[in-house]
Amino acid sequence: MAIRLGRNEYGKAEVRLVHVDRSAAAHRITDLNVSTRLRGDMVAVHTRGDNAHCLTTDTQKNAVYALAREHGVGAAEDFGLLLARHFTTEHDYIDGAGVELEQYAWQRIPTAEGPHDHAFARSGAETRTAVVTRDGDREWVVAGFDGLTVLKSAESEFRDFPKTRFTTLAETDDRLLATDITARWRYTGGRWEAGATDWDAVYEQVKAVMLETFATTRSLALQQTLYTMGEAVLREHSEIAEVRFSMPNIHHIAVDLSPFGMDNPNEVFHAADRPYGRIEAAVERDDAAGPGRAWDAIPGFV
Ligand SMILES: O=c1[nH]c(=O)c2[nH]c(=O)[nH]c2[nH]1
Repeated sequence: MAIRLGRNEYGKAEVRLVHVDRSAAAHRITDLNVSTRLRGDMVAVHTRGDNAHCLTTDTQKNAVYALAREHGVGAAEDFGLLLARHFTTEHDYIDGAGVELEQYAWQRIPTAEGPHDHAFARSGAETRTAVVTRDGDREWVVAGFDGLTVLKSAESEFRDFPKTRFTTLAETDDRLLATDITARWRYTGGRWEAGATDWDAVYEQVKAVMLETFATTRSLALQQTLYTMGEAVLREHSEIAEVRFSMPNIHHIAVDLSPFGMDNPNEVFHAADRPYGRIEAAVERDDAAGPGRAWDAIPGFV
């Protein structure tokens, strides 16, 4: 019987980096949680304890901080590309890298004189994400966000589903539709020149298209809303190959007030935290190149 090392990667998880850009009077802060994953010839490291190829996770963590000092941070996608290229080009025993970035949103504190230059409040908005994967000189970028909570109080129905002997759900042409949108979009292309893509601008545009589509689409099911949101993004952004969503259907159940002699014309709801429907799908451009390794470091999506 032969035993051998299977797939492996290693890196430093959740390096918390806060970068302050002081180049203008109004500071810019970038608050990131960065995880690295490296691949390479690691057989001897695992099987013999020979660490000659083991670029330590401590060194990886230090590189995150030092490269932030050397180059600044900018868009999460650009910083991810910088790190992935650093690890794979400066060490000949490393031939693949994945860099995951989560970005937390801060807003300038409003004051009588306008938004403050150097005081910020963490905003309750979504968490932006970017995952850069590099393999040889191929690169993939998947951007997205977690936890953008939205709700529609009208124009959501759910009807004509199968009625089995276990069905109790009533049909409705007027329900609350609420979800926490987790979205990821994969960029077409295989290598990005520095500064060629305005990642921040595309991020804001994609989010705006998703939100507007959620708001203006009469929902027949969360699945149809999800698909329409992805379709709208792909129609407006030829630089995006596919969009994946994971959306809980956060059920809002109209409370029965009849014991108190009251009606409830869809005004009073119980927001149930569990169980919840889990709706996940990818919306794809059929002529786009395959995903390659783009999704390797992104678990939890269909
Ligand atoms: O939009 C919905 N999709 C479902 O699949 C589903 N299932 C369910 O019970 N309610 C809903 N709503």
